[in-house]
Amino acid sequence: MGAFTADQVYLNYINGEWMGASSGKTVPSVNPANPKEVVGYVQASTKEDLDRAVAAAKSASRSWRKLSGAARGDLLYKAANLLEQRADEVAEAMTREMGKTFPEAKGETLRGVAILRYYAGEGMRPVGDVIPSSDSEALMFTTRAPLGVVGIISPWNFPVAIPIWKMAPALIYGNTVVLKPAQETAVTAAKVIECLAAAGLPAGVVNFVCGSGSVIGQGLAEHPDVNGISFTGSNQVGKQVGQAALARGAKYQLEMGGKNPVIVAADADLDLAVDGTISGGLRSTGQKCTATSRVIVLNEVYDAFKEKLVEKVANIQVGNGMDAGIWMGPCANEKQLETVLGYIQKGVDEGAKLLIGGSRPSSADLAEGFYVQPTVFDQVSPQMTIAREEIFGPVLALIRANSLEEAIALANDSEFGLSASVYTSNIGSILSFIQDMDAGLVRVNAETAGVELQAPFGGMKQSSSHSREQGQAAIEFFTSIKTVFVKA
Ligand SMILES: NC(=O)C1=CN([C@@H]2O[C@H](COP(=O)(O)OP(=O)(O)OC[C@H]3O[C@@H](n4cnc5c(N)ncnc54)[C@H](OP(=O)(O)O)[C@@H]3O)[C@@H](O)[C@H]2O)C=CC1
Ligand SMILES: O=C(O)CCC(=O)C(=O)O
Repeated sequence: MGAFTADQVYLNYINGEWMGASSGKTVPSVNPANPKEVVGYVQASTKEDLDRAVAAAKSASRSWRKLSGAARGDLLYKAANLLEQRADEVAEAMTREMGKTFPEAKGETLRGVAILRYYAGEGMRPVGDVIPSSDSEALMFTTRAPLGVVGIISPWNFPVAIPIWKMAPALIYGNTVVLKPAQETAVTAAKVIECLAAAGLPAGVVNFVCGSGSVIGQGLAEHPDVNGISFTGSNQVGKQVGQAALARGAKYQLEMGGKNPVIVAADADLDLAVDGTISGGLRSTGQKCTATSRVIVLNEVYDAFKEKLVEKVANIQVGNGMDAGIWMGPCANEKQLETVLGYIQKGVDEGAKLLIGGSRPSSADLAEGFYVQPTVFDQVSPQMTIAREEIFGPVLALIRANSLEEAIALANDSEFGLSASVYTSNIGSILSFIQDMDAGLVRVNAETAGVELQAPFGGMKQSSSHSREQGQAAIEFFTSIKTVFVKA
């Protein structure tokens, strides 16, 4: 542990020990800003490694669930302090591994610290209700029981925050954990696990197994000793994970895609709306499930908004996220870059008008990295592919609306329902939007991205399995209610 060193080998963490995969193989994790740079080597684990981790978690579960919430919380506070001390190093690993800028990576790491502290405190908060019994001499109340072993499958776009917002509540409510991070960002995830290990969590309480999604991810979903699965990633894989868990009666929670709209009303503060659209749509190179993707603008302000938007997008500095002054880094990997370029081509082919961007940057310095220019399309119709499918890249689609009602109808015309925002100063418009928008997160005069750790997070429609993560809502997934009836 200690300073960040490239080319280091990162091990699995199973039953309190750092160990190599039984395959003896590792895979390189490379820098999307410069794919020739290896950030570290991570384990190519097998089913045997996974079985060992699940067995360790199962065995540790018996004593971990019996610890007091306060004792479990103490360990999470320690882990938070360790992560805070290593924030620069962890953020640098994140920037090098998946490309988001260093300030964003540092912000995410500190968000991870805050999440650990929030759930550490949760160990001391009340649980359950006293319910009047029909028997006046009895005491009836509810308490909560942990699920047991929880499998966590996390994506590459928030390599610190997402594993932590799943692990911290799992642990505080008395579960043990097996984490399978995205291979893409497993070095960063290993550093988070180092902090949990150094905090003194008992052996087996947290286990970390790197490997491919089809072997380790699917293996977790199908494992008979894994009682709950929490997943964030694509809809396609999420549904497979959910089906595998359902088939064997395990609990599951899926957070998946979005096609998040922002509505710019005629009375919007246009500068605020432009800034929110850019920040929500293009930060992290558009690789957030909450990223703004469809920009629905009322006729009256369409041209003025478009002009301001394009002017600001033109000034975005694209480059290596470790360099000062860079606002947008590369796509996280080559496949993602190809996907984004493919959607841009589809947009052009289907008749949308490219206003700015649309290709890889021309600068020779950026030729090797997985860069794409921030892109804005005009004249997008609601049936075009770029208005319907999740792109997960820095692409904004401008759509015209004649009224707020039409704008909300267009915003709802999607299979997804994760996040949505409106820019307006009219209270009636605000109330209509809050009431009529089908999304798990509705935001007024604020960008679509940027969830708060103390509030429930999750989507409607195809965006999630209808459960919620984070805040107090996490207890619903990570525990079962036990109703207790006591008579002397
Ligand atoms: N909602 C969100 O926040 C995210 C959405 N996405 C969406 O998904 C698209 C593709 O990204 P991608 O990285 O391929 O997303 P995936 O859904 O493939 O990856 C998410 C996680 O699932 C794992 N996984 C992959 N296959 C399986 C499987 N068969 N069973 C269990 N787990 C599995 C991955 O492992 P590994 O990567 O190691 O193979 C990773 O840990 C993006 O373009 C974007 O649209 C992607 C990431 C996050
Ligand atoms: O907007 C955020 O802060 C969270 C986004 C998120 O959860 C995701 O992209 O997976």
